Amino acid sequence: MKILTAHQTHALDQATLQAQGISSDALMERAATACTTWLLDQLQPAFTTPFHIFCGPGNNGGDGLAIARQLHAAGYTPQVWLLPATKHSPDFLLNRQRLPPQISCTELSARTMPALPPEAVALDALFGTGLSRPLVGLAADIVAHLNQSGATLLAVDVPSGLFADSSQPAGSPVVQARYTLSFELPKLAFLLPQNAGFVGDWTVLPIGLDADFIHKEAVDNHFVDAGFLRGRLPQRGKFSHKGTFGHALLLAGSYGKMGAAVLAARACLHSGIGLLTVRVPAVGYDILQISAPEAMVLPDPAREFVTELPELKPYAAVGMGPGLGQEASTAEVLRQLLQNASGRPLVLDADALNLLATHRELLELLPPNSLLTPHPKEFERLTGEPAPGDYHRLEQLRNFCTQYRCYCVLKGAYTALGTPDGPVYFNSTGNPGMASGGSGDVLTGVLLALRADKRLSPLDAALLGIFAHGRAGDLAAAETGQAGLTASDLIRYIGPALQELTGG
Ligand SMILES: NC(=O)C1=CN([C@@H]2O[C@H](COP(=O)(O)OP(=O)(O)OC[C@H]3O[C@@H](n4cnc5c(N)ncnc54)[C@H](O)[C@@H]3O)[C@@H](O)[C@H]2O)[C@@H](O)CC1
Ligand SMILES: Nc1ncnc2c1ncn2[C@@H]1O[C@H](COP(=O)(O)OP(=O)(O)O)[C@@H](O)[C@H]1O
Ligand SMILES: [K+]
Repeated sequence: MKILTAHQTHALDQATLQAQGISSDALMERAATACTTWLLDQLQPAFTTPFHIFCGPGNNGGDGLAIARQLHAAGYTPQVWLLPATKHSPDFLLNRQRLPPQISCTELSARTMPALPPEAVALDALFGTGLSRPLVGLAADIVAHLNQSGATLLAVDVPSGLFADSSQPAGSPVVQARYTLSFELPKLAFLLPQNAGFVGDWTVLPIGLDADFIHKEAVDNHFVDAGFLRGRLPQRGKFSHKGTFGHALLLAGSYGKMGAAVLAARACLHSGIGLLTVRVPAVGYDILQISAPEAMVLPDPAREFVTELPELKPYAAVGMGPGLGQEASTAEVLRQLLQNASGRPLVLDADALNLLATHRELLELLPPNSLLTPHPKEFERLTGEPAPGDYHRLEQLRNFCTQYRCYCVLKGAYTALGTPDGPVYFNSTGNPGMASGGSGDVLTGVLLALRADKRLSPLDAALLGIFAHGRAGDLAAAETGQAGLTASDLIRYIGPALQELTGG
């Protein structure tokens, strides 16, 4: 799915009206119907539920008015509260006229804030994508009143006060919605950790906006759902053999951190790799042989750290990082790998990234199309400067990937994949059960296997791997619960997750 800016969203509205020959109030009616249907289906409210609908002066307020009318028609008794304004949008005015006289409709003032009991459902239809500045005055007071009320807050399109695709100044008022119901495509703001407290559980409701416009519009950001990837992992041909899917080399582990090597190796083996060789310090030899018998092991001459790079000739792709440690001799191995990769895909994680950050001259040696998998702290070390906010970090990601012509997986909820040409792809799978040691090592193994598969482009390998890793987490959590989820559980579900994406 494409992620449009607020500006592009308005253009999409206009294109839809043109292409479908409908009036703007008809489109508003569709949006309102989608919200009302969701509300009745998902919340299953009793007819006695006190609905309070807060409407701003624009089309977001118009949506609110139409929803009030529809709830009334369905047998509910909504109350409408209007934010006073000198100018209203035409579709707001039309829906104000259409509001049945039985619906109580009151202009808000500092003295007429409604009491909102905890069982109330409050719809925030104050401001949507037309927000042009932070909220102050009465609008800010209403937001504060809603946030401290304890009522279930449901935002229409965007929580009021939240910009759809840029930061609002720190501390400016924003509705803290329990649910956000948006239209057709997600907004960038929904995917950033800094907005988690505002957006709540968000849903995108299809309202038939012009598919042709969406298809043609160039965007900076994408949201990767199952539909985007289904069938993109080719089936294994009947006459394929282990050579077909590549031989990968993994450099991982150090004394006390052999588990990272085991997890990455086992994840790689469960992700379709043809052959896997693992380079570990000598201390890891037995550990690897016993816990991953399908892998071959090349022990390093040194006991506790990896200090020598094996001959690269046999390998289709190389992964380096999980549990490695940051010895000077390991940094030298990384330098030799970067210099001698000769077009082999590289997957760099964990200590390989920390070594890049502390030996910054190595960054200049990164071969194009390398795949890096930092969590936010590792990414901060790589860029060398902290990001004051998520939008800033996103720009850093874009700049880093275009500067080094690499793919960079910024891990977290909605993991963001930066690409050499600039577009960023946000992942939709995964859950907080994965926020525990070892999940990242598993991702490295999955990505190494997919990068070794010559049938896949670098972009598809990365997208499929990130999506399948999160999906494995979701499948596993259904069995173990989030708290009980371990990285080893993830590995058991990678196969089923990849299978869901296989086709053609
Ligand atoms: N994008 C879509 O697909 C559709 C959008 N619709 C709705 O239309 C909304 C956008 O409508 P509008 O463009 O009218 O914008 P909004 O209704 O979000 O707000 C615009 C109005 O608020 C004022 N305003 C902006 N910031 C303010 C502030 N900080 N303090 C006080 N006033 C402020 C503006 O001057 C303008 O009058 C969407 O969010 C959505 O709810 C739906 O009706 C139809 C489909
Ligand atoms: N709240 C979350 N929602 C979804 N995925 C998550 C969440 N927390 C962590 N993850 C995923 O788990 C992995 C954690 O990786 P990382 O931080 O490197 O852990 P480790 O180094 O312990 O293996 C990443 O792929 C990340 O996207
Ligand atoms: K809103």
